Amino acid sequence: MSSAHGQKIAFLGTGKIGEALLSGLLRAGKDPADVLITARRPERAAELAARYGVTAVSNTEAAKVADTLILAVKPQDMGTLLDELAPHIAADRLVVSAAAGIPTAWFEARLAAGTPVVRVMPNTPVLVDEGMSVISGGSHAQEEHLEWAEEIFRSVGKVLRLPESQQDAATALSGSGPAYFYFLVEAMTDAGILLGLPRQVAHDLIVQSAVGASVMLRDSGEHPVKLREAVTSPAGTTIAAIRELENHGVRAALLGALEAARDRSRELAGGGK
Ligand SMILES: NC(=O)C1=CN([C@@H]2O[C@H](COP(=O)(O)OP(=O)(O)OC[C@H]3O[C@@H](n4cnc5c(N)ncnc54)[C@H](OP(=O)(O)O)[C@@H]3O)[C@@H](O)[C@H]2O)C=CC1
Ligand SMILES: O=C(O)[C@@H]1CCC=N1
Repeated sequence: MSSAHGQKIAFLGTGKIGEALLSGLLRAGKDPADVLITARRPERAAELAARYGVTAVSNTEAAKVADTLILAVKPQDMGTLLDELAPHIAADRLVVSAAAGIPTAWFEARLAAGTPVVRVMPNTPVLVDEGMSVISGGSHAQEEHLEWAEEIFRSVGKVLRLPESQQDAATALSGSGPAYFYFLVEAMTDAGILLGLPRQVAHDLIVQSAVGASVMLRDSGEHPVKLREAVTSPAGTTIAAIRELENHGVRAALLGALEAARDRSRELAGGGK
């Protein structure tokens, strides 16, 4: 990747998503010498520094030195982090938040006037360069800032720019989305056990079916209904299963589940509880 908008990138908070993004950026060719990391526990930061060859620093040091700061702590920890960082971030730095729910305006109110802020919602498949990241700019983010943020996240998957008003919905769909698929795979593997298959066999059958279905969805250009109809033979097995899914309101459950995720994202707007 280029070093267009400043060289040094700092990850503040290197848990599940912070580490996934960090590893992806390095895979994409970012020089580890230009990457700084922080964590709450010094032993966590030291472990990651050793594993990836990046530099563990304090939050204050990162705020002073980095050109781009990627904030990846829990929404509930963002207030404490911003209190620590804000006095040290010059207004020409780019602040990128990966936190669910928290609007760019919340950051702008705590940072030096005019500091560009970009809100992004990635997902864990960034770990395998198949991430889906949704990006929105705050009121001081210029085109160059959005393009730089897009370049960072494009190195680990797809990127879509959306109005910030759609970020809570995107969080419910793609931010949390991988968890719904894992949940389905887990449940279907259990169904395989019920039908008498060994667990590993059930797991392998379902995982490869999920991979095949995902690639067809992505690459065929066909509507999911058409793809499902192609599997659903008259008086066959699939329609017997679909009837059960409809009887149990699975479609309605998904509508309700994603609405609940969207609402929870909204609740996290102020840092949340
Ligand atoms: N997990 C996911 O799929 C996604 C998560 N997100 C967002 O990413 C953020 C992080 O989530 P996730 O990675 O799951 O959470 P984790 O709990 O795995 O990671 C949080 C990280 O923040 C660190 N941390 C907390 N407080 C501070 C602080 N004051 N200074 C420095 N580091 C600190 C923790 O350090 P320590 O380990 O030492 O406690 C930990 O490394 C959240 O805002 C979430 O909404 C966005 C998209 C997807
Ligand atoms: O569950 C969460 O709150 C985070 C945000 C999106 C995915 N994980």
